Order: sequence, then C-alpha cells, then structure tokens
Amino acid sequence: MKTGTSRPSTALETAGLGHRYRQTWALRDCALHIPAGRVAALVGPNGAGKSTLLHIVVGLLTPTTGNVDVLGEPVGQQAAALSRVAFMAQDKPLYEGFTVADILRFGRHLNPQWDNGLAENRLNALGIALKSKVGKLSGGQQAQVALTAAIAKRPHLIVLDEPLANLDPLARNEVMRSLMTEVAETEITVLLSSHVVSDLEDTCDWLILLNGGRVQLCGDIEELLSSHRMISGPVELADRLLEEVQVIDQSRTARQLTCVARIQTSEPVLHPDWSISAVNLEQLVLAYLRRPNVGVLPHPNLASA
Ligand SMILES: Nc1ncnc2c1ncn2[C@@H]1O[C@H](COP(=O)(O)OP(=O)(O)OP(=O)(O)O)[C@@H](O)[C@H]1O
Repeated sequence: MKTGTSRPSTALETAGLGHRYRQTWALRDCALHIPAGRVAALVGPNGAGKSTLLHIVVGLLTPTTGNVDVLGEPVGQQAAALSRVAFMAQDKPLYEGFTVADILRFGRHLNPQWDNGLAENRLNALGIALKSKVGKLSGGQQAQVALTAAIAKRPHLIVLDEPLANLDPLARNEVMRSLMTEVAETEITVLLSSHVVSDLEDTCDWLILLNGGRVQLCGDIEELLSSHRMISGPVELADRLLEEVQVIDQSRTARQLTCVARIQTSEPVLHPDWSISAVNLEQLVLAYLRRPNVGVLPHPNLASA
C-alpha cells in the first residue's frame, strides 16, 4: 500500500478510452483528465456512458480500447491503486439487514486504512445511531452511511455514481455539504455523476460532459463559463454574429435570435443591438447536450488544469 504524502498532480487521465458491451459502444475515444484535488462533475443524459466510465475508473470494468491512469498508475486490479479509491455505486448497495455498526465492521475488515473514529464521529454528528438497521433509515441517511463508509476508507479519489438520486432537495443539499466538508479538510479528489446540474454549480469546480459515449467538454468550470455567453438580439443580424462567435446552440423567433456562444475574448465587441449576458452551468450543459456534434473544444486552455 502506498501512502506517500506526494500525490500525483493528475487524479485521472484517459486517452482513446472506449468500452463496448457486445454490439454497443458505451464509450468511444474518450480523452479526459481531472487534476488532483478537484471536485469533478460527470454529467450527461441517460445512456451517455457515465456509469461505464466510473466502473472503469474503479477497476470493475476493463476498457476495450485506450489507456486509463488513476492516481498516476494504469488502472487495473492492483490492490495498491484500488485501495486509494473509494466507490459509492448508483444503488448505494448497503445490506439492508445490517446495522450501521455491521457496515463499519465490514469496512474495517476490508480496508487496511479504515478510520473507524472518523466514521463514528461523522455518523454521531449526523444523528445516525450505530445500532440502527440500514433498511429502516431514510434514503438520505442511507446515502450518508454509504458516503461515510467511502470516506472512512481514507481514499485519495472518491467516485460517486449518482449519489443524489432519489433524495429530496434537503437531503441532496446535506449530502453535498458533508462531502464538501470532507474535501475542505483533506486533499481528496472527487468524481461524481449527476443528472441534476443545479446541485453541482456551487460545489464542483471541474466538468466532464459525456454525450453518446463521447466527451463533449472537459475543463475548469469557471473557465468554461467565462468563455461562453448568452447572446440575444435581432434575427436580421444573425449572419454577422455567426461570423464573430461560435454559436453552440440557438433558438429563433420571427424577430429574435437567442444563443449560447463560445467567445474568444472576455469582452467581445459585437453590434450594440446584441444583448450579452453570462451563462450558468445548467445553460452551458443544456446547450452542448442539444448539440451532440459540437465536440471537445479545440481551445487549449479549456481542457487544461
Ligand atoms: N451490461 C450492459 N450490457 C449491454 N449494454 C450496456 C450494459 N450497461 C450499459 N449498457 C449500455 O451502454 C450505454 C451506456 O450506459 P451507462 O449505464 O454507462 O450510461 P449512463 O450515462 O450511466 O446512463 P444513466 O444516466 O441512465 O445511468 C447505454 O447504451 C447502455 O444501454
């Protein structure tokens, strides 16, 4: 087990990554990376390949093509690399007949770095009794127990597949908040998939957008937002606008064009009739999802740390 203090600067890097289930390519030619210490959101529509990617990262699936480095080592069955990665699967597979204490015993038995004090303190702070049966806990509490079991492993990378699925807004907020507390106190890298983009805007700082098994965007969220704008104005000026910016997605009425566009400079000089405003994460993601053929951006700083 490597426990050295020096961690690789890149937590995850893939090149030419593909995965095929019989006839179906779930991932094709994926190149992406996550710098260490980032909280990365993996978003995409149903069937985009998110779970497949996460299963490859944690060593549960073998890629059909390409390379994957996790924490600086090629992904595989190496116990050393995998022991530094914690995974919370989509269906939070806790044994419902177990008590919370049983879950902790199980975790301690399986993981050499297990921090039982951390797990007990965390559950205590959340008001979750060790003697409670898992099956009797609410969905939010079960998610917290699963998250606690992942965190107590003391991982360098934590991978969460839809950790917020089936939780109400309050529970979603609490799970994200406790995850962020953990991130603030350690140098952990987080990779989490979600359908609910608005839950991610305040917490994630890195975005990977998968669509149809391909990477559409990969980069720092602030940089991605600052390089896109919402632009609207008279439809008769549309041709000129299209010459000046890269329109990702647009809608038109008889008079008005509204679009999400990628800009080259932070203060684009456009005709004064255009109104220009910032985009939020949800608007950016939706614009790309509606245009699956707009691929990874060639702009070098958008894909860099
Ligand atoms: N075990 C499997 N056998 C065959 N095809 C599969 C299998 N698992 C996934 N697929 C297919 O691979 C593609 C990607 O699926 P995946 O579950 O990775 O997507 P996802 O983005 O996680 O979807 P969701 O958001 O619905 O969970 C889909 O077309 C899916 O039908």
